[in-house]
Amino acid sequence: MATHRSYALWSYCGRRWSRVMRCCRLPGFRSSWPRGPLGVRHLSQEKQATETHFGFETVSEEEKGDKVYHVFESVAKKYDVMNDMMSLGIHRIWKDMLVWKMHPFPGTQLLDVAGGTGDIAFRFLNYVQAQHKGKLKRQLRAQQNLSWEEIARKYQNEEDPLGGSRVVVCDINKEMLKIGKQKAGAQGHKAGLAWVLGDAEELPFDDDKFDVYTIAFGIRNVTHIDQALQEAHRVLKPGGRFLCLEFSQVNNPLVSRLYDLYSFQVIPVLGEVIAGDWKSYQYLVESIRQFPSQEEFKEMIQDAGFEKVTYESLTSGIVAIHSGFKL
Ligand SMILES: COc1cc(O)cc(C/C=C(\C)CC/C=C(\C)CC/C=C(\C)CC/C=C(\C)CC/C=C(\C)CC/C=C(\C)CC/C=C(\C)CC/C=C(\C)CC/C=C(\C)CCC=C(C)C)c1O
Ligand SMILES: C[S@@+](CC[C@H](N)C(=O)[O-])C[C@H]1O[C@@H](n2cnc3c(N)ncnc32)[C@H](O)[C@@H]1O
Repeated sequence: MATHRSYALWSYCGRRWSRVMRCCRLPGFRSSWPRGPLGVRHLSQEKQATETHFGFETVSEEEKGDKVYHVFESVAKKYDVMNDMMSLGIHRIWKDMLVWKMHPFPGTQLLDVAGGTGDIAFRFLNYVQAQHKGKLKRQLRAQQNLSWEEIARKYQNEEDPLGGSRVVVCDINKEMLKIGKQKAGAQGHKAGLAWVLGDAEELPFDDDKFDVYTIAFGIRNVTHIDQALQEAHRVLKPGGRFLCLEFSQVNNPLVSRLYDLYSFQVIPVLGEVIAGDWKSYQYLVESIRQFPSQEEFKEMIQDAGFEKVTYESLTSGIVAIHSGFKL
């Protein structure tokens, strides 16, 4: 009991201290993996501050960045087909749910970090376009006695079918962005979309710039998650929303056993057969197990300064959507 209490006190002091350090933004300070159960670094871990995890491997922080870059450079061409095969299309529903949860308002400025091949950005553009079209239709229906010419003119004068909404896709990997741009061309997305090469830990954007920040299946790959969360907070406007879709902790024991079996026995095999890349898919399943639980991640988001932080577990907790606001 006494040990538990002193641990709790030590954890609390650690958390307060890291918060103070972060608020001061002292140069050189970076709280990194591995963490204790409350997302707090321990003294024994201080010595290994430059070490982190790459899946189940312990590597230096520099090595992790390079390895993650190599993984996505290697899988980029087969990324979309692999996701459909591995999840039997379920990842599409999770991504749709992220955009439905966002429920963007007309004129929303979205930053999609670790946006890769554009799945979230394209869903956002389709959503705001449909929303804007619906608004125009409702306006026309409400106006009685309009002539056919007036109705046609209204449609033709529609200069911005997105109603002012915009999305910036930011990713550290050139190959993923290249595939994304090709997909955008093929799907007819041009307006309201920008592609930026950049690191989630040091975003190349001004403070208070975006209404919404999304990150889907990206934050797990970032070396300093707390740094990425602080950057999310910085670039959001006051009132802006943070939304993260990420693998999480399965809450059903039967699903958990099947999922583990499927993850370790099937996914790397699919990776080898379809993408010729066992190792990257081994990394995927291992990195999922290293990521904090719903509650731990919620606490990390709060530590970065977000408020009203909530989460929703989907598919028995295989993934979760976390939400927070910059107030
Ligand atoms: C390198 O890093 C990455 C690379 C990427 O390409 C992507 C990402 C980021 C990730 C995404 C964008 C999402 C990708 C999706 C996944 C990783 C998959 C998530 C998994 C699921 C939605 C399915 C979860 C599965 C279960 C709960 C267990 C159900 C599974 C079974 C009944 C099969 C159990 C398997 C065995 C016992 C092994 C023997 C089976 C075989 C050899 C046959 C193979 C079977 C299949 C292909 C069936 C698979 C079945 C499903 C998917 C059914 C789904 C069912 C439910 C959700 C309940 C990235 O970071
Ligand atoms: C699994 S993909 C997710 C892509 C997309 N968001 C989706 O949902 O399909 C992970 C992406 O995170 C990117 N990534 C990894 N570390 C990053 C970092 N530090 N900054 C920005 N992007 C990063 C990778 O290049 C890759 O494109």
